[in-house]
Amino acid sequence: MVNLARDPRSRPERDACLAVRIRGLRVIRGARTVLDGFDLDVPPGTLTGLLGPSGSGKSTLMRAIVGVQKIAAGSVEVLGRPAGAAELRSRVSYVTQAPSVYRDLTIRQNLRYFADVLNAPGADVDRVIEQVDLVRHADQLAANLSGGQLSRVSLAVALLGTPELLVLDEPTVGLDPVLRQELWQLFHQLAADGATLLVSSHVMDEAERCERLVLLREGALLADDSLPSLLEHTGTPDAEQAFLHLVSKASHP
Ligand SMILES: Nc1ncnc2c1ncn2[C@@H]1O[C@H](COP(=O)(O)OP(=O)(O)OP(=O)(O)O)[C@@H](O)[C@H]1O
Repeated sequence: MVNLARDPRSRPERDACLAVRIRGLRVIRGARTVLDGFDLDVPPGTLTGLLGPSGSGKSTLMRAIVGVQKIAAGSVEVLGRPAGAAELRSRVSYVTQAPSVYRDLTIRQNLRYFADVLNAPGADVDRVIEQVDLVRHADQLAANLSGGQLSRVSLAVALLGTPELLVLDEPTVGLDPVLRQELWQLFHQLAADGATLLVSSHVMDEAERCERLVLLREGALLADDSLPSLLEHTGTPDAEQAFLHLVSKASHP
């Protein structure tokens, strides 16, 4: 993990290198202020887990980072550009919770189509099918796939063109333990190759798989730390207990 405190560069130099820099973000959805005065720095080449209960604001934060969420105040910079800037389109990938593939096409046809749209090299199609472990199903219609297989097709689409930032909203939901482990291995490999990954989950035990944790509750940042450091600070044995400890501390300061 990049230790910002020990980074010898000046703050402006560091900020210029951040994959994501958020300051004073406020997002209002419907009648509700979902995020208010939210700050976050995500160093490049890291795998950050965005964890929090359902409704805590994870998807809203991700939407703001990829530039599809109207914001009421503050700033969101991605790879040194304002979130949603046209030039970020090929550099940032976003996978939502709803698989977005054509059900009347096979996996391979879907990926060929998206590779064309994204201007990604044709050779990427076989690479990403292999990365998400769908080689055996490549010529199957998307309509006949399971939910877990469909979400892996969405992930494969996100890997086309080798994006620098991957924003993945609950990519492991509904997957069996073996597949979950394989996907987390893939996420670590992508980060080791230089990509920045933001992966959300409401399952606290997924925290163990992330090098850096951002814990959210009701739109507030509860913690931004590594798991070992979080456990040490809270004196708790696991991420779930740490989360409960922080919630109780925030409610009874
Ligand atoms: N379109 C919308 N209009 C109004 N409120 C919304 C809308 N979408 C989300 N919200 C509210 O914003 C809050 C945060 O929702 P968000 O989807 O960001 O949470 P989340 O942590 O991603 O939840 P989950 O894990 O269930 O996906 C919730 O209170 C939710 O009800």
